[in-house]
Amino acid sequence: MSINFYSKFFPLIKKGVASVPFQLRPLSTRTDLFNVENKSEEYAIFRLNKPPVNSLNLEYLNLLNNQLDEFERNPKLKGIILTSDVKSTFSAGVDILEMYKCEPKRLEAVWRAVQDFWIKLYGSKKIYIAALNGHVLALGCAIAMSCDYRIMVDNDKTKIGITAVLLGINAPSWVKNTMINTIGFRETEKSLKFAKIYNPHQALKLGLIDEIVSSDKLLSRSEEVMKTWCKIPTLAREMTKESMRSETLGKLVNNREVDVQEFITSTMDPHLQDNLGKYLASLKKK
Ligand SMILES: CCCCCCCCCCCCC/C=C/C(=O)SCCNC(=O)CCNC(=O)[C@H](O)C(C)(C)COP(=O)(O)OP(=O)(O)OC[C@H]1O[C@@H](n2cnc3c(N)ncnc32)[C@H](O)[C@@H]1OP(=O)(O)O
Repeated sequence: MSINFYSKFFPLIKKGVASVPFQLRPLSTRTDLFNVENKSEEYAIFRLNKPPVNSLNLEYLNLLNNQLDEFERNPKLKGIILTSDVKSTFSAGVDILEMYKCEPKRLEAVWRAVQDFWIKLYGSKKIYIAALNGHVLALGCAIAMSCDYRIMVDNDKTKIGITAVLLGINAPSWVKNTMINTIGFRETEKSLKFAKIYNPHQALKLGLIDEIVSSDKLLSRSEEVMKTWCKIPTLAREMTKESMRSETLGKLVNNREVDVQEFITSTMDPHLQDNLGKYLASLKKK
């Protein structure tokens, strides 16, 4: 069995990049929009920082995709703690302005970048721990579910879930599959069909997250878990992750064009556009 999970799928994402030789990168990377802090040779903390809600537009997705590639190119790096520096939000998902009154070409590019992000994250051999400091909505929830472990702050006002159906969106099959793999079929069906949003304690009961901690312990607890997992024999851990995830991953990798077309068709639908306009207005009105 191939153990080079990421390289196996990566050429399908961006032809040729898989052949870039391994390079050791500078210890830390800081941009205005995210921050990578290498805590040791073995793990790093990756902080999203795009206020007010870490919404994902095309440029941001491209930037994050490049950073995931950067992680993959570092053979010594075993794990990444993914979190946010934005107060009370981990991520509000795709930037709705990318979907509302959009040009089909731009929408297509956004969706391809979303697919890339999920394939890179879900398909990575490395350990990803989501340290959820705040709201985790829509694609933000799909991102958290694609990590290996989720730790969330103990705050009843913090929300996690996917409410696509309220706007007339049928969540893509790879999002459904990721959720099924996290909380099981029946809970996924209820969650998506009825647009369920959970507080941390409800999410823990469901298995949507794995632990709850007070906000001052979020990073220290995430690092504690990471350090324990870094001690597990790497090859066996990677092979196990691959064997658990390859089937789900392959379903999108081999079906990207259909997924793109479905997304464009459903998003450009006038009824959905109308709903998006009203939804945006309701967010702005608050
Ligand atoms: C529209 C689709 C809905 C659901 C789709 C789910 C799909 C799930 C399947 C996954 C993949 C499929 C495609 C994915 C699509 C998406 O991810 S679409 C994004 C959907 N996201 C949301 O519905 C979250 C909306 N935001 C909120 O609920 C709240 O903002 C918050 C995150 C709980 C934070 O609340 P609060 O701290 O009170 O801040 P606000 O005042 O509400 O927001 C601050 C400003 O940010 C703007 N904003 C919020 N979310 C977005 C966003 N996703 N895109 C762009 N802009 C956003 C908000 O309008 C405020 O703007 P200003 O008033 O101008 O400051």
